[in-house]
Amino acid sequence: MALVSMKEMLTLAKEGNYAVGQYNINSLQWAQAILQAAQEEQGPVIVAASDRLVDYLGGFKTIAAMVKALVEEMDITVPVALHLDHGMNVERCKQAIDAGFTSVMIDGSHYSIEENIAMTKEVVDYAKPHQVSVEAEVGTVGGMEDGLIGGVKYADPYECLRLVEETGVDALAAALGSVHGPYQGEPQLGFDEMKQISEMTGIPLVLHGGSGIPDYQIKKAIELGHAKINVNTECLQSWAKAVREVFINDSDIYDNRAITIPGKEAIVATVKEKMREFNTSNKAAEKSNV
Ligand SMILES: O=C(O)C[C@@H](O)[C@H](O)C(=O)COP(=O)(O)O
Ligand SMILES: [Zn+2]
Repeated sequence: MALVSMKEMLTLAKEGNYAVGQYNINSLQWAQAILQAAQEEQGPVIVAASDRLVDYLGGFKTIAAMVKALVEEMDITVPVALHLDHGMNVERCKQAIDAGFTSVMIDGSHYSIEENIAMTKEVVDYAKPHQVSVEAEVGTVGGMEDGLIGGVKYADPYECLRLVEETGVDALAAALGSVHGPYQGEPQLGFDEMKQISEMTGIPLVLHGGSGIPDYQIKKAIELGHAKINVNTECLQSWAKAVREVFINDSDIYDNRAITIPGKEAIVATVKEKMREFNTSNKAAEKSNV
């Protein structure tokens, strides 16, 4: 199946009260593991490359060619979107689109709302004729973002509404207390603001920092309009745990394949677990009426 944008999958998820997971790739193996998990669970999936890792992963064209080829070689039949995560500027988003990404996030959250809207609008205007979906961000997710460590800044509901109305984005990451990386204590998500922003904008919301959030909070976030949940840290942690065990069990091991395959299997298991938690399993065949 050809790569698709996130638009239809997020519309269906919002209507059906579930969320599609975005899983970040950190190497070829991540892409293989995420696609395998999605196919086995029969759920739609968003495979993402974080802009901060694009050069490390070989550049936009390499990533797009790799994911497209894997979808074909692995006989993947579930809907797959290839998404640029935390796109740093308009030019990077255009490069991703030109290379074959089917979805981009323009992260203008560190700029004024006027600049954020202007950047987002420019990306939407470029993306729409290519049938590429666009995600934007308002407020600040805590922890590591765009390579910088920062605190949480709650999204302002009226700024969210302005951005959605003035740009025509497909999905909105409204930062409401979530954090990239491991949480210190129980996450404190702003559910009242979430309800308000979801009702005011009507757009599918995106939860960044989706690792380590208790199940009851995930369910509530989905009920309150989240149709996309981003997960990276939990996959990294399960990969690292599996690979660490390999070294502990055999300190003389040197074969790359033997070392890394347990890591890949751990990612498959984590993604499948998340798909069940987000209720994405067995949703691959759903079609929108619009
Ligand atoms: O690490 C990245 O660059 C990607 C993340 O920012 C991703 O967008 C995300 O929100 C995942 O959060 P995590 O599960 O807390 O790593
Ligand atoms: Zn993020």
